Amino acid sequence: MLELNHVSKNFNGYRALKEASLTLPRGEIIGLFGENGAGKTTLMKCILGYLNYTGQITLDGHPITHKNIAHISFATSEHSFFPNLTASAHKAFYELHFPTFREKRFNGLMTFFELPTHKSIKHFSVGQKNQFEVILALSQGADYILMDEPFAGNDIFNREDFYKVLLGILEPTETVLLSTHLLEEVEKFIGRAVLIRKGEIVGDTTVEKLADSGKTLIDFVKETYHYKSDRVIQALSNLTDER
Ligand SMILES: Nc1ncnc2c1ncn2[C@@H]1O[C@H](COP(=O)(O)OP(=O)(O)OP(=O)(O)O)[C@@H](O)[C@H]1O
Repeated sequence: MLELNHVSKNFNGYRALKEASLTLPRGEIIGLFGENGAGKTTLMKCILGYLNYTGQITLDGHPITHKNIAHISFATSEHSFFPNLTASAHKAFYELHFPTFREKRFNGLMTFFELPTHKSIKHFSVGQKNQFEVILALSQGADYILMDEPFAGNDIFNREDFYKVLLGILEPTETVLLSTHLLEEVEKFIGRAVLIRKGEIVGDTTVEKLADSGKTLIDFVKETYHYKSDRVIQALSNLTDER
């Protein structure tokens, strides 16, 4: 169980995370949603210890240190690999450093995305680099896989097919925390939706509960965010005002 307890993060006085508390059990696929600048990346970077913060984050009751950090992996479009190395060299590096490395999964996903194994990653396209990030995060052998906008630059077929593959390969002990703006696409793949707004966790529900209440994920987000349906009309009226 990954637990965040009253986690706050300030950037030069700006509160990017405000007393965020969240429990992530094993075996869930959780969507993390929120507007631009809401704090999704910050929350993930606090979990990983890339940023300092106040509050507590624990994994199975223990603080996250070098002893247990390998249980968490991260796929980020900011990229975390060695650009000069090939995919094969990354595989060798991961095998050396992560005893839990999932070779079969790595090879299978490389084939699925049709990525070259002997080309420096720096020569991959943006979409291919993001695919490779996801492959590494899923192959590390982590229990908690954090994905931050993993498919920027990927076409719809790659995205949708990937989610189907993901559902098929995840083991009951693995948890995915997936941050994305593509709500409609992931709605059928996630089991739970967490909403963050201006650094605060403002919503947390299961897709099952949403279905029972006859709501879609978009309805839930709009309701929780108090979405102003007239903002487009307002903007157009301001922008087209001749004065
Ligand atoms: N290193 C930093 N220094 C100062 N402010 C930062 C830093 N990183 C993030 N912020 C600010 O913290 C807030 C949260 O940023 P964050 O990147 O977590 O948002 P996000 O929800 O991931 O947004 P997006 O969906 O646009 O990627 C934003 O206002 C951002 O400007």
